[in-house]
Amino acid sequence: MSRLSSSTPDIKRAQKGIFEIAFERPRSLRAFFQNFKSNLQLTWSRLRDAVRLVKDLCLVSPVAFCLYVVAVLWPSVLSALYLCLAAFLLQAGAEFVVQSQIADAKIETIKELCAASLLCPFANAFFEQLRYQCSRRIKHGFREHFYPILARRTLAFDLDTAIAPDVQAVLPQPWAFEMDNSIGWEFLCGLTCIVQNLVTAALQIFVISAILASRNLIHFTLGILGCTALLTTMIFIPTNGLGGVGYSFWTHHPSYYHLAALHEIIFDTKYRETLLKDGSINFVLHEYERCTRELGFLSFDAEMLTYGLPVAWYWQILQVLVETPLIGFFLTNPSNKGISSATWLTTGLFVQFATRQLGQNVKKVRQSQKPLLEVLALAETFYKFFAIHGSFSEGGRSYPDETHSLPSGMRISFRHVNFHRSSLSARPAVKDVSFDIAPGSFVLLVGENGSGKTSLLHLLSRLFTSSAGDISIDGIPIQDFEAQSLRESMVTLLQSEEVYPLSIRENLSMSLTESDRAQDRLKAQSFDIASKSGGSNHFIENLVGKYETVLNPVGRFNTSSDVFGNGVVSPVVLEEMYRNAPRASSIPISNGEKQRLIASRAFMKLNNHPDVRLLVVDEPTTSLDARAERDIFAGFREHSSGFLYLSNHPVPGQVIAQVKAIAPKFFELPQSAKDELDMKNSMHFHGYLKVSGETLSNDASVREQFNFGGARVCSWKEGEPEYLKLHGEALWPQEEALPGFRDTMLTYYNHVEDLSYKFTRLVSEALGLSADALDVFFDKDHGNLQPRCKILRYPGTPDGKPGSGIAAHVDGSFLTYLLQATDHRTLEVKNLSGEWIPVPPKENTFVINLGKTLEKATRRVLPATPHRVLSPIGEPRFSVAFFSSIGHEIRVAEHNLPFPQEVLDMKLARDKKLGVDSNFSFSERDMELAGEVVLARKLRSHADVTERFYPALFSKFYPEGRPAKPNTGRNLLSK
Ligand SMILES: Nc1ncnc2c1ncn2[C@@H]1O[C@H](COP(=O)(O)OP(=O)(O)OP(=O)(O)O)[C@@H](O)[C@H]1O
Ligand SMILES: O=C(O)CCC(=O)C(=O)O
Ligand SMILES: [Fe+2]
Repeated sequence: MSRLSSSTPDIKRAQKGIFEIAFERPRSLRAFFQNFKSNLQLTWSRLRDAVRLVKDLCLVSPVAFCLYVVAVLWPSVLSALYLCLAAFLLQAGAEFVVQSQIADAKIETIKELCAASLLCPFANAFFEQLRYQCSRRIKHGFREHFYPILARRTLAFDLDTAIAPDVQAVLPQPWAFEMDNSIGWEFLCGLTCIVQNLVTAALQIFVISAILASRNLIHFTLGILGCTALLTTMIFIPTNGLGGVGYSFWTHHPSYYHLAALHEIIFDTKYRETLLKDGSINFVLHEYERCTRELGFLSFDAEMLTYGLPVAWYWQILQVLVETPLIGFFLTNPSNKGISSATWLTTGLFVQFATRQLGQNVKKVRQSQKPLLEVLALAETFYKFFAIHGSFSEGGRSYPDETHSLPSGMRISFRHVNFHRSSLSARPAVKDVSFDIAPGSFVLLVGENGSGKTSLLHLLSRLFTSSAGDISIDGIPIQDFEAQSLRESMVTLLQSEEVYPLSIRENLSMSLTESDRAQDRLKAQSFDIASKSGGSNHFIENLVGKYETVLNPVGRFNTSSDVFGNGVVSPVVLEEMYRNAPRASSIPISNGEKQRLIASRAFMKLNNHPDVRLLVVDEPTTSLDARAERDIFAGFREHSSGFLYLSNHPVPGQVIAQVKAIAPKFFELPQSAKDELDMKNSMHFHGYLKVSGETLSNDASVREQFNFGGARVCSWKEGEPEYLKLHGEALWPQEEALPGFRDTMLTYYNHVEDLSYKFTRLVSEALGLSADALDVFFDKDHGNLQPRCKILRYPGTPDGKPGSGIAAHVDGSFLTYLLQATDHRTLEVKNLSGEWIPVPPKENTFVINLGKTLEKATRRVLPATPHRVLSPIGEPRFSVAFFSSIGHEIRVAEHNLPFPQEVLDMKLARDKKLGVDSNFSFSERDMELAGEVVLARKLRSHADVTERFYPALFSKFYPEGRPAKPNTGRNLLSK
């Protein structure tokens, strides 16, 4: 006893085919009965779902189901008939031995029985075929009916729900695609197997009992009791977990692999995030249903029946055929005469034979892989799945909202958003986050690893739901929208993105809607364009199958190995299987190639889905080489409006804070102090300009400004070109009047100037050029440049009506780095579709505008960004603008940058879309030295400066003398 209750389990090992299996046996009688009792209770509680599943399976194909039952029961009936035959033959044998003859009638019967048993193999073959065909019909019907429902339901869960452990436990597993492993089918097989064995046993018991009863009542009673006891124990006996193979098959049907892949995509959680957020769901569901239908009635290329068929009873015919002559020989032994002893003998032999038959059946029940309880549990699990309800709530509003949404993009607002990823982590992934994103803006999220950037994007695409706070889109709470329609309007590139085990063509196009995919333009060309933009074109071109190449294909044999029945797949069979149906080999794909494909997929949607209103990019280039990264960003750039926010730059936040604090103070100086610094006193066009000091031809600009530059020495000498006078020291207020002002502004200027050179290199790379390609526009040490900076003050309008701070214009600069020093939201830029988009200020972030000089330098690959400022209501607005420029000795038209073809193609495509003439022609001015051009513009703008410092040029620029009004000559293109 003590040995039994020791903690060492009673392990038995067995060699089955190529596997060695260990299993545990029940340890004590008490445990056995306890087990028995709880098993009974469990069985009862699981019966309801089992009945329901049987009903459902039956309804799927009623005729096939009934025939299936008949076919399954045939072996049971036959085995009972066979027992009758054995008994009859034995008795006839005994009669012959005793009376040396058999009655004629009996001989006739024996003849008929022999003839009938000759037909048995045919009947068996027939019923086996019937069972098999019916099972295929039921499987097919079941697959068609339930799998799309399962798929639909599975994909309806948000990630929150789908990753909950209790939900995970009942979600269909990807491997359940093989029909013999699918929950519903597994249940039916298990149940059939058990029922078949039970019916066989019951019939056998009945026949044995009936035969014995016809001879002796005591035998009958004993027989009934014994058999019933045998039967009862064998149902609930814990099984040893050893089982075997019914049969195995494989198929080469192409749809089968396709369906298997789709199945994997739906039920393997690793694809879930990508699937949900990019709208591929519709494609997958649609294809899944189409394929299930198309695959229809599977015709297997080959089928292999291995030994140990689920119903192995007819193997025993052979045994009996051998045994019967032996029995006859035994009975003809001359020492055994006398009818009664012969009867006893035949009865004894029959009992021996019958119990062996019964025993074998019991063994089969015991050896079934799944005992009744487990089989019933399958049904329970099946319906549990249908009862899952996610915590996900979505509204019925479809995006875009007719009255609130703008074509330029989503307006996103986060207010005190908190998000706890899991109860396990104490720290929230997102904590009290508030921000706004204006429609049409380009935003970089910058933060430390783990600070919650990705989590924010997850919330935005409704993969998760925030724990607290409000997220709204276009002023409407995000949860009021239908998640799917919201996601369709977004292109999100997350770090965790997956490629699907489908063809590259499908991978690229599946996030499009059906109508997008139906477009004519979605032919070869759009795939080429997208793959080029994402940088995957070279990789795809090198593949033999090109776009039809299947990535990491899912290959499966549909095997029913080790499920039910007895026996195992022999190694020979396995070898044969693999030889005939080699698994499609996967193409090796590097992380970088994967990311390029993912980026190409995003471009596919950007280019072909008409209404993308949000593009979210979460470090899409982590595994990419520099070239690919540059290509991809260049591509995204095409979809932006030409200006961008730059944050996480090297200009220290502290310097920016000091500038914001001190810059407005300049305008608080007494007017007399400011007038002393008036620009008319500066040969270099530095200094102060008062409100309305500049007038535009079409609109008034209402702002005060202070212009300055870096500490440059004027090296101009008599006889040298006049533009050299542009260089030179700025006018600064007295240090005592505004302590620290000059130093602060110069420090800032130097930082931004530094940044401008670094950023220019990035721009160069983004254009597909080498980092130093734009250097041809600058002299080596940048000594011949004169970047300019200005502090701007826009007075608030007292009457509360927004006037115009500065009318629509493009900057003449190369690039403008704009710091918005107050919270006003009055700066607007025009995007490529001609809409004015507000560019609200952001902490430590520059707004970058592309200037006219850059436009010329790139021959309008990068067009200048039109922008304007509305006058603020109330408090004055301050900003600091830094204009980078090119070397004074450069002639902009002289340089033709070697753009890669992709970039030129993109420009062409854009021009075509906007209906712009793609030919770029330079003006005469562009052939001149940049210094001359800049100077001419300045002279034209400032008559007073011209008159005083450039007298030789005055008559050329002002043939009619000084204009009456101060004219700063601002026009749309000047800076
Ligand atoms: N699936 C997850 N389950 C639980 N916690 C998570 C999960 N994903 C992220 N977190 C946690 O949430 C926090 C925010 O992670 P998130 O991925 O949003 O940050 P991130 O700013 O995007 O980081 P990175 O720069 O590394 O991409 C981290 O503390 C992280 O550990
Ligand atoms: O003040 C601003 O925000 C913009 C200024 C501007 O566009 C300019 O001066 O060219
Ligand atoms: Fe400007």
